[in-house]
Amino acid sequence: MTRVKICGLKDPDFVRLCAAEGADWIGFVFVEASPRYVTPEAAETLLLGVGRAVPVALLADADEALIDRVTATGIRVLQLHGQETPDRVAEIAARTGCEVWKACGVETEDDLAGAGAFTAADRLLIDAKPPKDADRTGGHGQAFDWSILKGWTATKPWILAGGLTPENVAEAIAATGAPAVDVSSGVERLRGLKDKELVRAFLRAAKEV
Ligand SMILES: O=C(O)c1ccccc1N[C@@H]1O[C@H](COP(=O)(O)O)[C@@H](O)[C@H]1O
Repeated sequence: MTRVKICGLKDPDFVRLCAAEGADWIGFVFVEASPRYVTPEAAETLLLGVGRAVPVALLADADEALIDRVTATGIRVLQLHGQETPDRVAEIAARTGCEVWKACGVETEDDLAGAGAFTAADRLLIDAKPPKDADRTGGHGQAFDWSILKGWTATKPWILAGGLTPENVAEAIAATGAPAVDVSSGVERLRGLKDKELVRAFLRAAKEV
């Protein structure tokens, strides 16, 4: 069964909903430019509702102080969604002992080949590239051309992200063979605010495949 991460939770009721409806991972965004930003202090309260879901900290080019504050909340999975190099990913993995995911924005087959350099990552998150003038590296609700994944052999467990919605997630899984998917904007009606029906519909559609 496809594994699902719902990202960008800010409200305890929604954390509990995602957990109850079968989300495998629940993501908290520690990127100040994001409409889904939460402080480590707020995350400590949110973490009380995750149940069996695994919490994931989304960080982008975070410094050591932020990484240490976030890992002090008890979160042990870090999704690195900035310009981190393969060496920086290896350093964070070694220093924290956390499971580390590296997000890779892809547009071309060369981008995809570049993802192979992240040998220290435990998982690759294959996402669309952000728009050129964007103030943050993800969470824009933009999909990429899934056909570039045809014939790609992943060197790591991987997750498909970028512009997924309850309407297109089954097609995306069928087209790419993704073993796991991640969604943020696609389960929101207003930017930064999750919608209960969309969360339920996304989990149903992804888990049915
Ligand atoms: O969600 C955010 O605000 C965010 C901020 C900075 C980096 C990444 C962010 N989100 C991640 O982006 C992808 C795709 O999101 P979307 O479904 O297209 O909105 C996903 O991995 C989110 O976790």
